[in-house]
Amino acid sequence: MADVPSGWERKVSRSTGKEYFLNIYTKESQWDPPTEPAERNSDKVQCSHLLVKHKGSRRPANYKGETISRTKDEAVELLNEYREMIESGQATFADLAKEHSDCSSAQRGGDLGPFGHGQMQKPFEEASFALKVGQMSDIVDTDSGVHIILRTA
Ligand SMILES: O=C(O)CN(Cc1ccccc1)C(=O)c1nc(-c2ccccc2)[nH]c1C(=O)O
Repeated sequence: MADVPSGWERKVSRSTGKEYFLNIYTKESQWDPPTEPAERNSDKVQCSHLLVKHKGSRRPANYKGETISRTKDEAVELLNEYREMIESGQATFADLAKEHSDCSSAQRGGDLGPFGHGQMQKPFEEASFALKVGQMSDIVDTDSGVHIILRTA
């Protein structure tokens, strides 16, 4: 039988003679052998995004060096228009990201490449990992601005 993970002890019940497991830190016991803690989740996703910055963005300037003065409401309005154009098939995500995204990834059609947990701002990460491949997010709000995200892998 494999050793138990650190923090656990294997015990034998005096009344039943059955083996059980005692957690040294919590003093909780259980019949089932404890499983090793999950390795740091190495899952990755690949996404493209279309970032529309606004005057409340942490850095209200785009990769072309243009200062952003639109309001957040105007940014959300633009993103809703882009979403509709993509969902109706009038434009592709990559084309609109290339033309309208305020992120430097615009030059790659919004592609960010693969990323894992802990690499992106939390709201962006959570929305990205909740998407199935091929799905587009609702509007996601981060310190950088407002985004729509497409999971590509
Ligand atoms: O948030 C800031 O203080 C400045 N940033 C961060 C940044 C700046 C340059 C390159 C990558 C990220 C941005 O505003 C930003 N965030 C992003 C971003 C945010 C979420 C996911 C992917 C990219 N892109 C940009 C950009 O200018 O190009």
